[in-house]
Amino acid sequence: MICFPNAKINLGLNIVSKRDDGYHNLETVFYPIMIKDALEIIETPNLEKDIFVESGIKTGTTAENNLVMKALHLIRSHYSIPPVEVHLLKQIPFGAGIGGGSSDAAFMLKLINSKYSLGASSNELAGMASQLGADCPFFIYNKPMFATGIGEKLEEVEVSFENYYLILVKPEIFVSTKDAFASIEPKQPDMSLKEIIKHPIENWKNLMVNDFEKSIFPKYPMIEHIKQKLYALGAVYASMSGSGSSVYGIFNKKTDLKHHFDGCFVWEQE
Ligand SMILES: C[C@](O)(CO)[C@H](O)COP(=O)(O)OP(=O)(O)OC[C@H]1O[C@@H](n2ccc(N)nc2=O)[C@H](O)[C@@H]1O
Ligand SMILES: Nc1ncnc2c1ncn2[C@@H]1O[C@H](COP(=O)(O)OP(=O)(O)OP(=O)(O)O)[C@@H](O)[C@H]1O
Repeated sequence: MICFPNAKINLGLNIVSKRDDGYHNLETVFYPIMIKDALEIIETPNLEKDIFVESGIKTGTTAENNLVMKALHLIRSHYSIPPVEVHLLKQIPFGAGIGGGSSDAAFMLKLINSKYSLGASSNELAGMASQLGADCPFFIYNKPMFATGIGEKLEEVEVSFENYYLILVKPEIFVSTKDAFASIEPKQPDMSLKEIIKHPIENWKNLMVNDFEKSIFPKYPMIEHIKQKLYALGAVYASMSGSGSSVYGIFNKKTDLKHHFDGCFVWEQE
């Protein structure tokens, strides 16, 4: 049985307060984008323990610390699941702020739930996902969501880029999410993202921010350069996603932009 975990971008990201457990309360809108990994589980008779095989982009993870295996162990602590062979084809760049690892983990929970007809509800799966990472519960639902708390309180929102064109650019820079949060001074936003998102995309430039940009841009000027270039090329809105290093641009019409970003991973909406 196979599935195709996809990535996300953050439309705005306000880091509101620091919590006693070290995590941060935030406000963001998660939006699914179709850069995909492939995740397969194969049931092999007489297997004594799980097998994990990774191909594609090298993450340097092992059968012990890859999030898909952590997801497998977690769901197995609730249900009886036999040893399986897991194949993960990595195509979503990591350290990119687009939630690749979190998506793989959430999709593993959904895959096991279907394959073994466990009947767990989306809410139950999201509860398990929240133990694997702050971004994980969103990928259980995988539709545009306004998120609060550490990212686990989710509310569906209406937002679509149907008549627009989206491009994502990731330079050869890997940002650690933990380090990115460490250099943030949390603050209450002037206007809630839930309100901002209702404005026309043309107004977002003046209203919507990603709080990580202020600390990440001085450290990695290349990321800010990509954002400025997207605006120079005519983007209606451009922003870093999550804690970086990816930057996305939203355009009015499809234009050939790839050649402007040599040396970067570039994904364009079909
Ligand atoms: C930056 C975002 O991608 C925005 O969508 C997420 O907030 C990050 O979510 P994630 O990668 O799933 O994060 P986790 O793997 O749970 O946490 C990695 C580290 O980031 C910090 N962290 C994460 C999420 C959050 N709301 N507050 C935090 O302070 C913590 O130090 C944590 O140890
Ligand atoms: N299945 C996985 N795919 C990618 N990275 C993984 C996976 N499992 C564990 N990791 C580890 O997690 C780290 C970052 O993963 P991830 O792709 O979630 O980061 P990200 O793109 O910055 O996303 P996020 O927005 O969730 O922070 C990698 O350096 C890797 O060591």
